[in-house]
Amino acid sequence: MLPAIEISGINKQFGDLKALDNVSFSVGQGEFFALLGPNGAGKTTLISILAGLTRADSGFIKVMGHDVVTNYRQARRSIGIVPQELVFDPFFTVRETLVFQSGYFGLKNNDAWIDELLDSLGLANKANVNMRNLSGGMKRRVLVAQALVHKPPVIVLDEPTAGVDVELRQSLWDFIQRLNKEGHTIVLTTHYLEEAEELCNKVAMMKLGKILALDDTSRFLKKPEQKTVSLKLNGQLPDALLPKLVSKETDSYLLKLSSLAELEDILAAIRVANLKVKDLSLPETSLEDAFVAMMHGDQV
Ligand SMILES: Nc1ncnc2c1ncn2[C@@H]1O[C@H](COP(=O)(O)OP(=O)(O)OP(=O)(O)O)[C@@H](O)[C@H]1O
Repeated sequence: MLPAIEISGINKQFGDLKALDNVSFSVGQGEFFALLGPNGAGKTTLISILAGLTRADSGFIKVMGHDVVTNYRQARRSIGIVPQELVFDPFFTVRETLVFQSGYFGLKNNDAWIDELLDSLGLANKANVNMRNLSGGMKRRVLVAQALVHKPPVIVLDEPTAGVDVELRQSLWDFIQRLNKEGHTIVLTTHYLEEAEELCNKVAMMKLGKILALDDTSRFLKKPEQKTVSLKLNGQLPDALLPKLVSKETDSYLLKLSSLAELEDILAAIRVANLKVKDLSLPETSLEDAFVAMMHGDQV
């Protein structure tokens, strides 16, 4: 199957700064994909090239098979982008904003879908309010609706929940999850790693313009290098295991595991020391642990 987004050898330089350094990856159709990275990693620059708003120095991006430069119109029809910045025309009402955006895509009778968008995003009672009179959170909802007026198969959200309240966050994700279940591909950048862990099935981690890792979310959570084991013993931890000690609380010890197979060696060392294991658990790794390790250059 054609990838929803194909990114190949993208480079972008701003003066001396290499904002994107040979970035290549694909997003499969139907995926819920997280693009994670600290401030300045290059996420917004990449999205801006994807949207056809910025030109890459080299490389290409295709959306549903359409090159974003040479086949701009088809590519633009295939994607809906919710930008990070709140940009809108203050003189139009919410409904007018959405009707005009539909017109941009040549859609004349789009009222049923516009009503559904207004409903699903909690904007129904704001339909006739001027954009300038909306709160920041409400404006963000309109930006989401605006990106979706043409029912694009690929939806990109650049930090959509930055500074929005819990209620909007929940309703926004319910709606986006529904669209994903209906087959839309979703790409999300966020600094809320719990959000990415809960929603996304694929994660790419970026730093200084480079993709450092890309994998299934579940594989990031199961990387053996990130594992620890929590043990409760009926005595002091044997000296042989001290190098693995991460933290200690009375008779409970958290030990680092470089692989799951190492657990056997740890238990053997405890037997040799004539100690008993009173309790044992393998705490779950979070996406945040994997992200922090990756950004600090630890092996993931
Ligand atoms: N128009 C521009 N001119 C010069 N430098 C730029 C321009 N746009 C982006 N940059 C620089 O490129 C780098 C990548 O920025 P970008 O906004 O893509 O990062 P980001 O990952 O989206 O960060 P954030 O999480 O803060 O949104 C940064 O160092 C930024 O200062």
